[in-house]
Amino acid sequence: MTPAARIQAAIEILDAIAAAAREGGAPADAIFAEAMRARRYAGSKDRRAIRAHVYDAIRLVRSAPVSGRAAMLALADADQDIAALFDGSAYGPAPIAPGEARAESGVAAEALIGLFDPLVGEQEHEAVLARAPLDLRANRLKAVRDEIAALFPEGSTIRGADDGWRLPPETAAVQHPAYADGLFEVQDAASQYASAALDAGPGQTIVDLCAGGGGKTLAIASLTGNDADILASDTNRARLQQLPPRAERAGATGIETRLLDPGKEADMLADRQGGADRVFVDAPCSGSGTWRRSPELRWRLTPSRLERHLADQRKLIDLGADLVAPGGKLLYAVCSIIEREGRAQVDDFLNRHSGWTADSGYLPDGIGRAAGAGFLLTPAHDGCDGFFLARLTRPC
Ligand SMILES: C[S@@+](CC[C@H](N)C(=O)[O-])C[C@H]1O[C@@H](n2cnc3c(N)ncnc32)[C@H](O)[C@@H]1O
Repeated sequence: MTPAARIQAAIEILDAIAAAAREGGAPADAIFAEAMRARRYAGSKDRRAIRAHVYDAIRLVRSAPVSGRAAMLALADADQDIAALFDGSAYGPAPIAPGEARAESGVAAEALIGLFDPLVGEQEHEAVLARAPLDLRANRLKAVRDEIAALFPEGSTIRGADDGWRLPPETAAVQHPAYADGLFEVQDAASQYASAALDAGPGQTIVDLCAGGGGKTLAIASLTGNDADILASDTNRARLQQLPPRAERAGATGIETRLLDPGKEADMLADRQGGADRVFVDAPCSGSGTWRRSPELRWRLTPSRLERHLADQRKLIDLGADLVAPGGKLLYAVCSIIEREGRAQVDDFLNRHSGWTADSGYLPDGIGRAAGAGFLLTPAHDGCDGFFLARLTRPC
C-alpha cells in the first residue's frame, strides 16, 4: 500500500470506531482486527503503519469525531508528513479543502474533565493518555519474579510490586512459551497493588464478586498459595468462562466460578451471606483509568452510561458488603479517575452503613494518595493505570 492509501484506510477504520463509540458497539481493537481481515492485501508493515495512525488519532482527539477524516485532519495539523499525504493520489485521501472541519484535540471533553478526581489536575493530563508499559506479574504458584526477569532482560522492577516486571509497550510477551506454561500473567501494576491490598491469607474464604476473566482472582490465588477458598462470580458468561482455562494454565486450584443472573445476584449468593473473610468488588466503571491502553473509551462515555455505572457500583458494593463476615474486609475498586465512581461512592456507602470503617496502610510506601476514605493511583503519580480503591472493615 502507498503511504497515502494507509492514511485512507486509517480514516475508514476511524469512521467505524467513532460510530461504535457513539452506539456502544465493538471496541476499537476488535474493529481494527476486523478491518485488517477485510484488507488481506495489507502487509505487516502496512498494518503497523495503519494501526499507528489510528491510535495516534484516537489519542489526540478528545471525543468521538464526526468522521474519521476529521480525526485524521487533526493529526495532520500536528504532523506535516501526514498532511502531505492528503494528495488526492489513487486510494489516498482527497486533498484538504479550505476550512474543512477538524476534530478537537485534548485529553477529554470539558464536561468529562470536570468529573476527574481533584487529585488529577491539568499537570497530570498528559500521563493519562501516554502509552502504557507492559506489566507482567510472576505467578508465585509456578515462578519467582527473578525467573521472569531473566526471560525478559530488557525489563525493570516496579516500585512496590513484589511480583511485577515492567516491559516496553507492545512487547510480545504472551508469545513466549513461559506464558503458555503459566509462569506469568500480563497485569498492570495497579491491579497488582489492588490484589495485594485485599490482604487475603491462606485458609480464608474469599469472594471475587466481579471476577470477569479472573485477572485478580488469579493474583489472589497466587498470593494465597492455592490455600484459600475462592468464589469467582460475574454476570458475564463470556468473561467468566475464560477463568477455568486460565486457572488451569496458572496451576491455580480451589476456585469456584459462579455465573450470576442479573437481578438475582443476592439469591444466588445466599450461601455466602455474612461468611466471607474477604470480598473484592472490582466494579464495572468508566475505565477512565485505562485510557493509556484504551484511549477510545473516552469517546464512549456518555452521561447516561456513567449513571448506569454509578448505579451498578452502588448496588454491587452493597451486595458485596452483605457477604462479608463480621470483622471481615471488603475491597472496593474501580479503574477510574472519576470522583463519583471512587471516593464519592465510598463516602455514600459509609454514610449508609454504620459501624463500617475505612482501613489505611495497605498500599506500598509512596504508592497512591488519600482520596476520601480510599486511595487514588494515577499514571503520573504512580506510573500505573488510574485506579481508586478503598478497603473497608465490617464491624464485629
Ligand atoms: C472491572 S471488570 C472486572 C475485572 C476483573 N476483576 C479482572 O481483574 O479481570 C467488572 C466486571 O463486573 C461485572 N459485572 C457487572 N455487573 C455485575 C453484577 N451485577 N454482578 C457481578 N458482576 C457484574 C462485569 O461483567 C465485569 O466483568
